[in-house]
Amino acid sequence: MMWRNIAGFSKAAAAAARTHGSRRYLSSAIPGPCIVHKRGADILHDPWFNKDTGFPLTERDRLGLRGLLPPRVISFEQQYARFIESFRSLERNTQGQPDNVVSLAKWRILNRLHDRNETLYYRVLIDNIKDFAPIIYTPTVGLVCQNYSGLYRRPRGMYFSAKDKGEMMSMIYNWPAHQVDMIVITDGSRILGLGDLGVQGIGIPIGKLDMYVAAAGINPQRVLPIMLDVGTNNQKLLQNPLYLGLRQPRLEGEEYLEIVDEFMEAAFTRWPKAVVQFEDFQAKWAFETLDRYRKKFCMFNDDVQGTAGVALAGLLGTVRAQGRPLSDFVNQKIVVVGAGSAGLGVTKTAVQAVARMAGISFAEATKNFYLIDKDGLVTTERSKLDPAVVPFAKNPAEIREGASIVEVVKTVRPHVLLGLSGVGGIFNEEVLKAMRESDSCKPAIFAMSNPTLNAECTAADAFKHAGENIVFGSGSPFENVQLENGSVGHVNQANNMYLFPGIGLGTLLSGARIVTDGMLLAAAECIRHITAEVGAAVLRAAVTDDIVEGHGDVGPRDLSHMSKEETVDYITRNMWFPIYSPLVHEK
Ligand SMILES: NC(=O)C1=CN([C@@H]2O[C@H](COP(=O)(O)OP(=O)(O)OC[C@H]3O[C@@H](n4cnc5c(N)ncnc54)[C@H](O)[C@@H]3O)[C@@H](O)[C@H]2O)C=CC1
Ligand SMILES: CC(=O)C(=O)O
Ligand SMILES: [Mg+2]
Repeated sequence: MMWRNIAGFSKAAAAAARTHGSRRYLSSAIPGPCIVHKRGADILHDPWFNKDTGFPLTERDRLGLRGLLPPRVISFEQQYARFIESFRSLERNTQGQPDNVVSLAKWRILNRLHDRNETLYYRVLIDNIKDFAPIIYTPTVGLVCQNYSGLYRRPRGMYFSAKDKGEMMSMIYNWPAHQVDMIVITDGSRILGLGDLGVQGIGIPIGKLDMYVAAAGINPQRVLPIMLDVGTNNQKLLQNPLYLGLRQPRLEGEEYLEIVDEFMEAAFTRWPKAVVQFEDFQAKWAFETLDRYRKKFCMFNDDVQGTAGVALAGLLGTVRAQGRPLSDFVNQKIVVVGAGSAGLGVTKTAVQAVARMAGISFAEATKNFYLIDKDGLVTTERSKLDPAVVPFAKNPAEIREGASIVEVVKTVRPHVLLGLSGVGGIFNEEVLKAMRESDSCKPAIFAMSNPTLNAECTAADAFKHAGENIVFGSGSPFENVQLENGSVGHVNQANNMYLFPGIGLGTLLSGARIVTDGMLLAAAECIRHITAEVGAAVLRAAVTDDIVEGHGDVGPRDLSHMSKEETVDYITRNMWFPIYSPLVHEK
């Protein structure tokens, strides 16, 4: 399955950066210089430029560092080995301690390196992405957000609050980098499946952007995590004296939109070529802001659009795993549990794919889809039906309004049961056993909610109760399962992290004005390739949509004349790779 191999995925990208990389990042050649406007201790305290004990003696002289460091110069490789050894030693010393304690200890050691020396941090991350993604991303990032006010030591990213109304245009110039390529923004209102975490949600943009650097080779000096603090409705946080955000209920309606509008205007005024990813907004604002900005700014919503792409890739992969032709996708019966930003995004995209493949209308293509929310199966009989779910509401004559998950599964005998509800364990034993009666010889169960405790079921339970022949995918990582028949039950990670880095990279390097449906579809169709390929597919789609404006020295004409291979090469050459560059001081 295409989601599985996170290690291969990222190492391939890094290797590509080394092999095909521009002179700047070719590890075997001398790296190009990096201009720095600071000297002395200021450099040591700046993680963008700091090399710790790795500054060569000549550089120590040139930059006023002589005497500020122990005399011996330690190579990058030695620093790397030293860090990995401290990490392994922490693993040994925390053996037997509760999982949360161990996870947070691992996060702290990585975060300290991130705060001190970004080059070393990202190299360590890229080379060990399989081990470290669960720490800087889901599931540990959820725990970090829950405890953020206590864990906070140093700022990262920018905070715009409701109190900054009217000031954002000037505030945006406080960010020290001249150029920003990728922005990930949240308002903290729906962090993973953990609900409203207010300002503490900043951990999510930070983790997502780490994935951009590690997987897509975006230069870390050009990324910007943003927290839009419009208050929180989380009473526990409001009562916590250490809470770092605004202590007021969330803004609503026009007041809320005015804050987001002001931020978007400010960000695109300073960096007109940036790409903005909306992340973990509660459903109503996820849809409203997507609708409001997608034609005006270069932005996308990862939960609605990124998740849709990754789920579609998984659904098509399931058909392949069943040994059937892709065209058989149109016959798959799919039950989606969760009708929020992610569930609706996935359902809409999958229905569109069926309509396209079968040459039928969107309405006709909804026939095999069943949408369940907190009130059960959604039918036309429901009072106050949300307009966004109307196209998927079933006729209650087929199954009753509000039918439970198990009732729907027993009646429909679906090929796929997909969870995006945020509710841990709702694919219980009864539901999973009902999937044994699926009409598919190889039914699929996707427990896509995050973090781990919010997954609809565990991998072990899915194989135990639903049968050893299932296809299993989860949003957060689970270990593969040893099956009684002696084989291994493979766990596929069904997470938008396989898609958003490529969407952002391709959009950025095409200089596209907006992110079109064609670009998102192209990303979904080639997800199993490395991010550079996803980025290239997104870029080519932007060329087809005739919206490219070029990037740096590469103009729209150059982009439109590139072959597919040349595009992959262009993308690869523009991926950042962590290596110490000689620092040149300029006043
Ligand atoms: N694997 C991945 O790549 C992604 C996973 N997610 C996960 O999906 C989950 C939901 O995210 P959103 O859609 O943005 O949240 P949301 O809050 O917009 O939607 C949640 C939906 O679940 C429904 N629901 C709640 N309790 C339920 C129950 N007991 N039975 C059935 N349905 C129930 C709600 O009615 C609502 O329709 C989160 O846990 C998030 O982490 C989200 C995006 C990407
Ligand atoms: C993966 C992701 O974006 C989420 O769980 O919200
Ligand atoms: Mg998300």
